[in-house]
Amino acid sequence: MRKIIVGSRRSKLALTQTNWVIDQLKKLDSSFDFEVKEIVTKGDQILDVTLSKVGGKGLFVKEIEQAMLDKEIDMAVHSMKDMPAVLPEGLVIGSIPFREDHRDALISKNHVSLNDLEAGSVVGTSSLRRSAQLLAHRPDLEIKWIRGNIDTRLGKLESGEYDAIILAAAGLSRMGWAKDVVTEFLDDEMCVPAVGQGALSIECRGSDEELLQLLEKFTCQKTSQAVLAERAYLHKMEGGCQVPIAGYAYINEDSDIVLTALVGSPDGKIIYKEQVKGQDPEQVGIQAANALIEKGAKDLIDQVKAELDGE
Ligand SMILES: NCc1[nH]cc(CCC(=O)O)c1CC(=O)O
Repeated sequence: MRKIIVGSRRSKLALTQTNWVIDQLKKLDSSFDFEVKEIVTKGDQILDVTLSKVGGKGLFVKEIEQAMLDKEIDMAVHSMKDMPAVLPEGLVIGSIPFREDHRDALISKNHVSLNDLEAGSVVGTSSLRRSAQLLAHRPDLEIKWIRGNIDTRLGKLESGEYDAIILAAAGLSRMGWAKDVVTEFLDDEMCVPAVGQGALSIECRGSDEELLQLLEKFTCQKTSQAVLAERAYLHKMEGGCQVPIAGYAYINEDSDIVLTALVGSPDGKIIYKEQVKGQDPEQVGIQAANALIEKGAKDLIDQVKAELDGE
């Protein structure tokens, strides 16, 4: 029996996701054995600065991808939104399973909703995307950076440093905590999620046909189409660094991919938003990016990047 070595970050969420995927794969095909190997990534080590300053996307996956290329591990389960737009040569996304809740969630002290938060309330997030959209809606709030795993962040809210924090609903759901802690789910009108949010990416070597065959059985077609459109847009828009870019696609009743794409300034004063519909994920993604670029989104991104570099 072949044993698949699965690399995983050490965070509770990463291990929960990895073990969940392993359980599902075992149900699909009992002829494989699995072993989890924990790997510490740069993103787990550097906790005192904002993600955008330490290199943004890729931070949570790079060491894991290297281990896969070195054949120390065979497979890894990532949060799709932590995946850079381009994969290293030799590696592929072998499966995109059914997507969890794609929304962001507000978790506030005393369960006060976003609209009812008092002016000047301190909201914790480390994402420029969230700060842009939150401030566009409520310019009177104060954004304060927060880092750490989900459990660390919930702890920081508890300790009184923040009046509210924003987290991805999916992470909380997978941990089984959403019901207990979420004050309000933010709809797509209010806060467009990050590209890939709520989806998982199962990565492996492109040459591992045996494993690829198994992973294909676990793929959700609708989620794949939607995420491919989001990632085509992300790729065309930038190609790496963490900037205020949002994108969410779903499949409608006519089997069209409907992609909402947004770029904003971190202070929320400028927001460019577009919705594109179509059949081909790549085309939909590129079309959305082009529409935003025409509005001036690329210049805005370059400006934000330059400001981050200057700090
Ligand atoms: N930025 C870190 C990260 N990467 C993936 C998730 C969990 C949710 C998901 O799968 O999209 C989180 C935490 C968060 O943003 O709250």
